[in-house]
Amino acid sequence: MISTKSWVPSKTLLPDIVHGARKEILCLRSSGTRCLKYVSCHSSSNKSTPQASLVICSSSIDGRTGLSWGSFCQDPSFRRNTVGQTFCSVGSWTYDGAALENPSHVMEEKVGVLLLNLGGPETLNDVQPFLFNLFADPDIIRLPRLFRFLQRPLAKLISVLRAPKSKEGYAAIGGGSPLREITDKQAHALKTALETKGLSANIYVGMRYWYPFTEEAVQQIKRDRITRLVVLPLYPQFSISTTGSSIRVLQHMFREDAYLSKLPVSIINSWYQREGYIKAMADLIEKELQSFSEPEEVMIFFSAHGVPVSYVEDAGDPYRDQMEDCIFLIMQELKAREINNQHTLAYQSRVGPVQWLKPYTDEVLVELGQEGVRSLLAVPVSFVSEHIETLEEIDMEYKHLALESGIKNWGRVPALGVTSSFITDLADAVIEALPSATAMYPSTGPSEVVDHDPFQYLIKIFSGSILAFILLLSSKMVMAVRDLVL
Ligand SMILES: C=CC1=C(C)c2cc3[nH]c(cc4nc(cc5[nH]c(cc1n2)c(C)c5CCC(=O)O)C(CCC(=O)O)=C4C)c(C)c3C=C
Ligand SMILES: [Fe+2]
Repeated sequence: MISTKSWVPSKTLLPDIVHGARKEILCLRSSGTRCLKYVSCHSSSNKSTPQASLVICSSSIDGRTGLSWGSFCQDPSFRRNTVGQTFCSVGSWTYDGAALENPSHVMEEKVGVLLLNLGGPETLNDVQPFLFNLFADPDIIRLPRLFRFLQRPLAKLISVLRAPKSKEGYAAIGGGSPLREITDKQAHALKTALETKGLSANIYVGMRYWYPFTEEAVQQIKRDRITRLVVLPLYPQFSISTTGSSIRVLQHMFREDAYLSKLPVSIINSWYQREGYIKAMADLIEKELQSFSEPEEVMIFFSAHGVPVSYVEDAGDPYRDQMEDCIFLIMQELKAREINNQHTLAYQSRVGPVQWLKPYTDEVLVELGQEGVRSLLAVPVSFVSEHIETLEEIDMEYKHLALESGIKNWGRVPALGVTSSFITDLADAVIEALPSATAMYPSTGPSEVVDHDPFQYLIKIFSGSILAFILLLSSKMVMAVRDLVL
């Protein structure tokens, strides 16, 4: 809900905003009929987002009064509002003068922010069912359409076979994933950061493969009667396998539900290029470099979670491009601080028999050791929380491998977690995204979009069964499962 802090005469405010002064102006009111009150106004001081400054105001224009919500912008491509200021309004309600005397009549926005994340097993007993959920996701194991009905049996098989190895990893980091706890802390910090900026919002955490599931979060959003939602995946770069998968779940739920299909939603697909995030990453790297005796000699080693090459080359996943762009931006920021270390990017955590994005982290570490690199700073770059791949794979397996390969001095940058500059930037991202929220399915009713042709379904099952039989017999399949597990 909108918060009201103080009131100042509008005349002093309007020119400031219209001329783009980047001031933090909270609340104000006008006299007369022109603008009755501004509920909350913010002007972002972040230079990377020059067009964005959220303004929520109610104003009286030509005898009618409206509550508008949007961004003042300097970009001329945005349309002008009725009082001629550069204002991109995304929502407005009109109400009569009587309502103004009684503010309880004014419709209130109830803003929600849905944080999307992967989720992780909290105990060792959760590992196999968690893996099942992961491998049952058609965005993780991408079977041809006809074989989709095999997804769940295959997921069951792979999860059971992989569970012992995964359990070892989770046991080594204390018996479970820290992801839920860290994401809850991030949610709490984001709520506080938004409140500081004058926006009161409910924050929801929706995990893809473990509790609290995205589906539960969405049910809560419905119960809370949220009127405007920002979806913020906690993955800086977009991948079909992460953000894409979670958004697919949302699309499915929103399409089928009368309330959700009309709910104004703004999805932030990726945010790796935000100045606040890039600076926060550069801060962490700069700080960690100082722990080496010769900081300028250190190789900055970006290690990103990989995806199969086919995602990028066949399915058009922008993940690799975004990752490379992200590294470029971080290095540019470091150069601006006169930090000119060498750097490299490699991909970790590959699973299964197919080719993943190269170069592979384990292979590069060995090569660097052989080439004579003596100091190395590992930077996990695809995720903003500590998790099994940082705490076990990087801190244990890769560190061991690096030291064995001749690297003498090893360091690792912590994940961003609740670093305040990072959380503040996420809050800005949410505020900037709010005005562009639109209904996902404004005109389609739930029944119009669901494909329930029983004949087609039977044909699919029949032809799929035959092909599946052939596939299951093929030795390639057996090898694929074996490789996936080991
Ligand atoms: C940007 C981040 C991630 C991408 C891309 C990604 C793709 C991806 N992952 C798997 C398989 C597994 N991932 C597992 C854990 C895991 N994955 C990510 C992030 C990305 N995955 C995180 C943060 C975590 C850890 C969660 C936690 O518990 O802390 C696992 C389970 C662990 C294990 O057994 O190794 C698997 C399996 C695939 C196949 C894939 C792309 C297709
Ligand atoms: Fe993963």
